[in-house]
This record gives sequence, C-alpha cells and structure tokens, in this order.
Amino acid sequence: MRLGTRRSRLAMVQSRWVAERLAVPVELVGITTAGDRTDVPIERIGATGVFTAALREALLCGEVDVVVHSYKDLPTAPMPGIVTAAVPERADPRDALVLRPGRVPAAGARVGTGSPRRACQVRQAYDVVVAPMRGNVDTRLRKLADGQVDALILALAGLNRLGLTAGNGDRPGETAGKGGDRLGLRAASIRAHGGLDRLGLGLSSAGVLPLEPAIMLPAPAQGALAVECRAGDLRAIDALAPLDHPPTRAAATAERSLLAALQAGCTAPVGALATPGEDGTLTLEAVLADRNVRAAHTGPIEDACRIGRDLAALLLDKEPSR
Ligand SMILES: NCc1[nH]cc(CCC(=O)O)c1CC(=O)O
Repeated sequence: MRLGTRRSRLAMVQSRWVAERLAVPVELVGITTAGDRTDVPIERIGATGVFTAALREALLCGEVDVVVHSYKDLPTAPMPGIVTAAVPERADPRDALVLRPGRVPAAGARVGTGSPRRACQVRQAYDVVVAPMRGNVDTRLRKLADGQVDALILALAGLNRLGLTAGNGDRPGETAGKGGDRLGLRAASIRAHGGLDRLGLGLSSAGVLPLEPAIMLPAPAQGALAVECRAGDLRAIDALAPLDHPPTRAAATAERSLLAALQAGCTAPVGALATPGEDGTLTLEAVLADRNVRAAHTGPIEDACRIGRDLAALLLDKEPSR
C-alpha cells in the first residue's frame, strides 16, 4: 500500500509509526500541502484543512491508498468517499510550555504561539505577553533557541513524537530519536527557576512543562491521529482496522462533535478534552477561550456525539466570566 504523508518531520514520524504497525508492505509518498507552503497566520488563510486537503486529494485520485493526519488538523465535516479507518491510541493530549535554557520565565515573559485558543488560556492563567508565531515545530523551536521568545506553547504529543522529551511506552513517536540537545532543550540546561515558581507552574525535568487541562484545554482531538482510506477500499480498511482504539475514537468524536456544533453558533477558539471513565462513561470538558466560558458534561461513552452537541449548547448558554 502507498501511504501519503506531509514532509514535515512530525508528519513523517507519525506516518512511519502507522506504517510499522501494518501487516502489509507500505511505501511512504511525500506530499506538500498548502499549509506547508506559506507563512501566513493560519487564522488568516481562512480555508479549513490547509494541511489535510492535499493528502485527501491524493487519496481520492488513487495516488496513495492511506493517509495519516494529526486528527486536530482535520476539518469536522465528513469527506465523501473517505473513511476514518483507524484512530490509534491517543498520545498525551496536553499542551506544554517549552522554556529556553538559561532564561528565567517571569512576569512579562514572551510566549510564542499562533493559536488564539492557547493565547487566551495562557493569558488568563499567567502574567505573560503573547507573541504571534507560525511554522512547524522545528521552526518554532529554533525561534525559541534564537531568543525571539522566552517560551513556546506546543502540543506535548508532537514534542514526544519528535523525541524532544523523555517519553516511554508504545505510543506514537515516544520511541523516536533524539534531537533535544541540538535545540538546547536538554534537561540539564534548565534548572532552578525562581520565576517559574512565581508563575505557579512548578518544575519539570526537561524545560518542557506540561500544562494541566485545568489551565489549558487542548484542541479537540489533539494528540490523536486519524488514518484514512477510500470508502470502497476493503483491503485498506481490513489492514487498518487493528490500529483502531475505540476509547480514543470516542473521545475524539465527542470533542469534534462539540467543535462542529459550536462552529454553527460561534467563532470562539475552542479547547476540549474528553476522558473515558472506568464505568463506561465519557466526561467532556470544554472552554470558549476568548470568553473564558468553561463547562463539563458526562454521558455513556457510546453517546460520544451527543455529549459533544449537548455541551456545545450548554456553553453557548453560559455568560462570559473573567
Ligand atoms: N497545528 C499543528 C499541529 N498539528 C498537530 C500537532 C501536534 C501533534 C498532535 O496534536 O497530534 C501540531 C503542533 C502543535 O500544535 O504543537
């Protein structure tokens, strides 16, 4: 089977992770997407699916048989002719603050992010200045190392997959190669943050501080992958089925159905995280970040779609709070 992938290091790692887990021989085919070709801020490009449309086109025209997306990059509208054949087990869904070595983040620290969701939540929690930023993970880390900002906010899953944090277990990319020292993000180089304590962040080993969902709710489906193939391609559907992880699929479904319901009713940046319980339930927490409106809703895990829709209605009913 031919597996189409973006050429960024993160996309290649994710695609290889999927390829290695399939029982059939797989050839990786690199594809350049619109999102990779421009530095214009994502929210100004306007179109949804800047990273994913080219992959889906290659799939539909038969150039490739399988594509792997970061699930959070996928538009919520279903694509005719394409099925989500597998949603593998989710990596750590949290965002993390990545700190420059030798720099003491204190009040007024410059935090780089291009995401309104991250910007609103980090400003709400800490006395920091947000600097707009784009580019893939490698580019951003270089800007941090250059001193353009004091810290970044990035998805922990991406950092783990790129081998930039100490990870373990058999999750996507957590076994990937090193690279942290090249970018100056080694554990040893970040120590004794008086300023960090003042920010109430606590300490962490590697200059990578996970942000708890109580402070920063991730993007819907962050940390999860979506593996797609053509709807009629039974060979691919069969080959991909063993990779599916139903609890992850349910969580991503709840988070994305919330997002889809909100897109009809508001344009606020949305954070959302669903957590499966031990009793067959699913708890979805979400925030409209620019209004600081937050709520949670629990239901049977098989009703993932409805949990998302119900919580969207609840959020839209709530008054903004400061
Ligand atoms: N928006 C780009 C993007 N898409 C997926 C990830 C990280 C991996 C993931 O969330 O699955 C990232 C980078 C980031 O947000 O830090």
